[in-house]
This record gives sequence, C-alpha cells and structure tokens, in this order.
Amino acid sequence: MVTITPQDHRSGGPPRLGVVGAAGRLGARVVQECDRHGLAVVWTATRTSWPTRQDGDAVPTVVVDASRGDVLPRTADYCRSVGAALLVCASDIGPAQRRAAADLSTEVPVVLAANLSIVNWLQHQLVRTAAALSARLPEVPETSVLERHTTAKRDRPSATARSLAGVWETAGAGRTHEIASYRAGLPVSEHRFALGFAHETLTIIHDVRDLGPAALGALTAATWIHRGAPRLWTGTELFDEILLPDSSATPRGSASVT
Ligand SMILES: NC(=O)C1=CN([C@@H]2O[C@H](COP(=O)(O)OP(=O)(O)OC[C@H]3O[C@@H](n4cnc5c(N)ncnc54)[C@H](O)[C@@H]3O)[C@@H](O)[C@H]2O)C=CC1
Ligand SMILES: O=C(O)C1=N[C@H](C(=O)O)C[C@H](O)C1
Repeated sequence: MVTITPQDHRSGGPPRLGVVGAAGRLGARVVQECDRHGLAVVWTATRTSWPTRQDGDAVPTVVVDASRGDVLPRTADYCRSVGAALLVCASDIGPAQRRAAADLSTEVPVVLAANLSIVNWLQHQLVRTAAALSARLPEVPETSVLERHTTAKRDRPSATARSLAGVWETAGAGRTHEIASYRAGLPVSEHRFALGFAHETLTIIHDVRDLGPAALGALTAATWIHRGAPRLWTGTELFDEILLPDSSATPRGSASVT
C-alpha cells in the first residue's frame, strides 16, 4: 500500500511552500493543511499583495498556484526567479497558460493538476479501464459527463469533466457524446461519467463535499516534485507515478487535461 501523505521522499530538506491565491477557498485550505502537517508556508500571494523576491529560508522551493488561469504567467516568472517547482491547481487553463507552464518546465518540475483528490485519480483509472475493455463488449457504449459545482465556480465545463472525456478518447474508445454542467448545491463537486448501453447505464460517480482531499493532494504533489527534475506533468501522470511506480500500463504524456 502506498501512503498518500505529504512527506519528503528526497534528500535536501523539507519543502518550503509558496501559495498564490492564499486567501481563496482552495488556497486557504492548502495553507491550513500545511499547518496541520508541519510544512512551512514561507511565501503567500493574494490579489492585492505579491511580496517581492526574498532570500534564504523565505524563498519557497515549490509554489502552489490556487488562484486562476490568467495569473499563471506571473507565477511562472516568480518560480523562474527563485528556482521553485510549480503546482498549478486552476481549472481555467488555456493555450497561453499551457505554453507558460511548458516553458517553465524546461527549468523546474511543473504540474497542471485540475483535480488533486486522489479519489478522483481513482475515477480516472476506472474510466481508463472501462475504455480499455469497451472494445470487447457486444455494443459500444455512448459516453457522457455531467458535472456539478457550486454557483461560485466561474468556468465550465470543469477541467475534470474534460479530463475524464480525454481519458476515454485517448484510450481509443471514441468521443464522449456530451459534457454537461450545472451550478447549484453544496460544496464541492460531482462528476458523473456515464456509459450508456441499449437498455442499461453504468455511471462512475465522484462526489466531493469538502476541499480537504484536494488540499491534501496538493501537499502530496508539492512534496513529491520539490527538488525533482524539470518536467511537465499532468496531475493524473504524477499520481500514476506515485501510486503505480512499477506499472508499464501507465501511459506517459497522454492527452488528459488535468
Ligand atoms: N485542482 C483541484 O483539485 C481544485 C482546483 N480548483 C480550482 O482552483 C481555482 C481556485 O478555486 P477557488 O479557491 O474555489 O476560488 P477562489 O475564488 O475562492 O480563490 C481564488 C483566489 O485567487 C485570488 N487571486 C485572483 N487574482 C490573483 C492574483 N493576481 N494573485 C494572487 N491571487 C489572486 C482571488 O482573490 C481569490 O482569493 C479555480 O480555478 C478552481 O476551479 C478548486 C478546487 C480544487
Ligand atoms: O471547485 C472547483 O472549482 C473545482 N474545480 C476543478 C475542476 O474544474 O475540475 C476540480 C474540482 O472539481 C473542484
């Protein structure tokens, strides 16, 4: 069994974290979770305050950006200036932000992780397995994704919904028929991946009620990449690496969105 807890697996000392968007829902929860696990948060940035470069122990070794997509280039510049790894949590990542992440990843590890819950990683694995087996079935299922978030979420469809559809498609099982969204209800989110057959439906549901799992996933990913080799990861790829280190079945560089 692999323990999913934030701990340093490399020599060279524990990570020092920076958090962008530290006053937001996810960012504040990441700071709280660091405190619970005894990880140092040495630098925080908010919409109104970006402390300039500091030295020594006040410089983060890994930055968690829990703000929004259009902030990413600024965060990437900061990471470059201090040599910190970067974990991007925002879901509204477009081509320009993806390029900024790719450029930075030639110098330090960068993770584009739209869903940091380890149980969501499991949902991706289940969809990947269903896709791999679908060619053996008597009928090809028609797939769809329904996602729900609170009214506070700005973007749609969610990055996770797009990623699940991407996993299905990358496995060669065809296109996902539809991705639908609605905004209502309790925190945090639901993602329903449905396989529709002629007279039956199989639905793989991930229902999340608290940001704790995402914050814990962020700490796990941050401690894993801190002082790692330069590389661009998706969140799914990084959790594959952590949880399935010996698996040759793990696709590398797949087209998933997370
Ligand atoms: N990867 C994951 O597992 C999860 C990802 N998310 C994503 O994380 C992002 C943030 O989500 P929430 O915390 O719910 O939103 P939020 O709106 O509560 O927090 C975003 C924070 O970023 C701040 N911000 C805006 N511009 C900034 C700037 N230039 N510099 C520094 N801070 C700035 C805002 O003032 C706000 O405090 C969204 O894209 C959301 O979809 C949310 C939850 C889990
Ligand atoms: O609360 C959010 O916003 C979330 N966004 C991510 C997404 O777009 O996939 C991940 C999770 O669903 C929470």
